[in-house]
Amino acid sequence: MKILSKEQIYAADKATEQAEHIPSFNLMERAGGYAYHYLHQRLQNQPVNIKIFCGTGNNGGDGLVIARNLIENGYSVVTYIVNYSESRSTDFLNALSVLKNSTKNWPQLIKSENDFPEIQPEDLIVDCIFGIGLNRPADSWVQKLFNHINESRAYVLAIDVPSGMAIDQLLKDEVVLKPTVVLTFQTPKLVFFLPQGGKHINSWEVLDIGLDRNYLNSVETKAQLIGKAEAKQMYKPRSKFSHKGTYGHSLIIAGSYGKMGAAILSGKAALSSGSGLVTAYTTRQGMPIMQSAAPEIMVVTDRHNGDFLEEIKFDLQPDVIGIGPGLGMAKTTQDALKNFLKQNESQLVLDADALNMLSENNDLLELLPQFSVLTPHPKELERLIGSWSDDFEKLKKAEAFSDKYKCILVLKDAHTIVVFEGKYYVNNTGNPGMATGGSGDVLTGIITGLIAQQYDPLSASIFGVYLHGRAGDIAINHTGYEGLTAGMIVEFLGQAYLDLFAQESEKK
Ligand SMILES: NC(=O)C1=CN([C@@H]2O[C@H](COP(=O)(O)OP(=O)(O)OC[C@H]3O[C@@H](n4cnc5c(N)ncnc54)[C@H](O)[C@@H]3O)[C@@H](O)[C@H]2O)[C@@H](O)CC1
Ligand SMILES: Nc1ncnc2c1ncn2[C@@H]1O[C@H](COP(=O)(O)OP(=O)(O)O)[C@@H](O)[C@H]1O
Ligand SMILES: [K+]
Repeated sequence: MKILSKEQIYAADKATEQAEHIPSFNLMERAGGYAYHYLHQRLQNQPVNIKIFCGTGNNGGDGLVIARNLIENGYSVVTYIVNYSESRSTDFLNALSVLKNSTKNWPQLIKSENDFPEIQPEDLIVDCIFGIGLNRPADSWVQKLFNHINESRAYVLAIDVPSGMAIDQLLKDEVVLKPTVVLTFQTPKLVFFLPQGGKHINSWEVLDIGLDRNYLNSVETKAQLIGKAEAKQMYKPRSKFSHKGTYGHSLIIAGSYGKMGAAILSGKAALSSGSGLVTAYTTRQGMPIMQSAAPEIMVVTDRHNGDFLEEIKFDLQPDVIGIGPGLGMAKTTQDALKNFLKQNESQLVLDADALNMLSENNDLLELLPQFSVLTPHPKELERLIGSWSDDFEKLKKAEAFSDKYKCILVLKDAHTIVVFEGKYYVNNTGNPGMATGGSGDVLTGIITGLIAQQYDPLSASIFGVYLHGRAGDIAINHTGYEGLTAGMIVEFLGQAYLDLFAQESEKK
């Protein structure tokens, strides 16, 4: 699903008005009308007290349209206008005059703290104070209103975006009116998926307000949300007359004394993602451990006998190499990595300590083959690209890094974002149960295994992140968040594949 920027949303409005020859107020009527229907379908005329807080821009105008519809249909509504500014948008004024002409239930003005109404926990709050137009922090009395509503514990439906949250920047000392649900117009907003904005959002839904299809189909967005529909299109079906050689050979270079689990998890994940063959390259001591934990995985070891890898040399021609999990940061391993990178020609997926070693020896970055996949978690990313002032700057810096080294950056987080050639692929699977040791090692194995099967590195990264999260989502139905372990993500990978096509087969 495309994620439009603020400028693109305003352009989509304009395109719709032109294509349909309608004034902008019609679009507000439509958006507010659909939002009313959304509420009405759920409320079914229940006698709940609805308090609608409107700003003085178009988000406020939407609120006035929602209020009028609710009042006309017999709901108990109090409408407030939060007077954060003396200026009013034209369509806000249009919506106000239609409301005033059609009902005697007129809005009340809130000009300061003295005007704050009492809010009961059983009230339903509709937040239409600020939408995508917010471009600086709200006045402190308005922020106090946000907190006043937050403290009430009432159900809050935010229209378009939660008030107080800018969609293209992190505002200083941001105070956000915390929504129970965000009903967002036409396109989810990128900020919902970034840690600093997303932490305020439990749940969001897109409301299709019928913006111009031609515009929506043709606009190229920087970001897109990856869900089942997108993942399904990437899937490569298997052919009947295939054999293990058809699905590639993955080499996993991982593990050290006390960290052999990382090699096992990555190797098993590569296998379960479908790689035809998997070999692990690890320390000598790791041989019996690997062989008993995963008989399907072949093992090649360092000829030395230390706790950490001292040499990375093998007589194999893998299609792809996943390197890093559990390697440790020993000087000998750093030298081994350097020597390995100097002569390596295989496609690479780099994670964990391999990334940390690259951060400590920046010149090694120049040795990476084009389209290498790097999968840092936030700390590893910071070591690679330096710190950032907010999530938007983090993305810009990641983009510059990816451009410079022609690599694919997989920014692991609650919503992992794959960054490549100026585009952001935002994952929409996964859950907090996956915040458990080893789940990153599993992701490395999955992406490696997909590249072995001839997924191009970008598709392997996007699809792999999707499958990893989906396997975790299916697994928690059996384990709960706390009970989920990284190994179970591997066990449920097959289910994640099946789930891609589950709906079609159920319909049959
Ligand atoms: N395509 C769509 O998504 C549509 C969007 N509409 C609504 O229009 C909204 C955007 O409306 P606006 O552009 O009027 O913006 P908002 O209603 O979000 O904000 C109101 C205005 O306040 C000013 N402002 C910004 N920060 C401020 C601050 N801290 N203190 C005081 N004033 C501040 C800005 O000039 C801004 O235009 C959307 O969020 C949505 O609710 C609909 O009405 C129609 C279609
Ligand atoms: N709260 C969360 N929601 C969704 N996914 C998560 C969450 N926490 C962690 N993950 C996922 O789990 C993985 C953790 O990776 P990482 O931190 O490298 O773990 P490890 O080093 O233990 O293997 C990443 O893919 C990340 O996206
Ligand atoms: K809002």
